[in-house]
Amino acid sequence: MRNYKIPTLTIAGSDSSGGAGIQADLKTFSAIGTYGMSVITAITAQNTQGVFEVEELSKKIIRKQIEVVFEDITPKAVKIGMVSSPEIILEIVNSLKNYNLEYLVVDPVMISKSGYSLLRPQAKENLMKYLIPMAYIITPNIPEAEEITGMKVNNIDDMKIVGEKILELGPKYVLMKGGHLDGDAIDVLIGEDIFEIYKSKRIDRKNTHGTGCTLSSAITSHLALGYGIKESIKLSKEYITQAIKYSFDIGHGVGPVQHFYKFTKVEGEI
Ligand SMILES: Nc1ncnc2c1ncn2[C@@H]1O[C@H](COP(=O)(O)OP(=O)(O)O)[C@@H](O)[C@H]1O
Ligand SMILES: Cc1ncc(COP(=O)(O)OP(=O)(O)O)c(N)n1
Repeated sequence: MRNYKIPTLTIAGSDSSGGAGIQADLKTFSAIGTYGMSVITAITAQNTQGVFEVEELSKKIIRKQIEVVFEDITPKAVKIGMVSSPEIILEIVNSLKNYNLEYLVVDPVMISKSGYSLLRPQAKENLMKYLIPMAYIITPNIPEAEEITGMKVNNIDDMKIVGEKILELGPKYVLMKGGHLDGDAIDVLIGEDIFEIYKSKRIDRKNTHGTGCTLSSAITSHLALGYGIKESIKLSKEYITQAIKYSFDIGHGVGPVQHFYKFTKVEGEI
């Protein structure tokens, strides 16, 4: 059930082309049916063909955005995407510690599909030491999981082993995204007492800009709406699969996925 009175927050970078980052997150929140808010960490000059420039925002304005949002509208769930520097990560971690946050979804964004590095190499340590341990769930793709653990992932067995390694850093759950492997698109959810496989047919589309951002925002929305972890991943996997299926050509490169949801009742409807 959609409920636009349930607030969700994304802390991430802006994608000027609207396909990934803050823009994808807000579109997802809206389509699934929560009230979306944003804290911008960096501005990227980006389109469907690549990322051309990045300007990080100051720690001061990042901290202030978090502070005034939480003072006024407490989010039910928060998603973190692009957080490019060690200082920005620390600022966010310290700011969030002031609040009693139930659901923190961390998408450890590292490199865009076009190959641009969105995480400075020196930021990896703070990501692993401070941010990942705070997460309710972390959603690495295969290259990110390999970077975090230094281990190779070639199949589902490896996804389980590497996911368990990431779990040791302290998050409650790890969702290993398998979009970068060959064959079916298989994601694996790992927790202390959970191992679940979510499988969909690989869709042969070139327009997959923003898939990772969209999936993590969908999980954030579903958790905020009150679904349990397994159901939130199941519904979010359905959402991203549909979004890729209906992705479209716009621009000259890798186009965006499409944001819409099967009709569900809205809370408060008469
Ligand atoms: N071609 C595809 N067909 C169907 N699902 C896909 C496809 N590519 C990615 N996915 C799914 O999209 C989500 C994002 O996956 P992935 O591509 O691994 O992450 P990222 O966008 O962060 O690189 C996952 O649920 C994955 O299984
Ligand atoms: C501002 C910004 N944040 C994150 C990403 C990466 O997004 P992702 O969903 O992983 O999509 P692709 O880069 O793989 O298309 C981004 N590009 N920009």
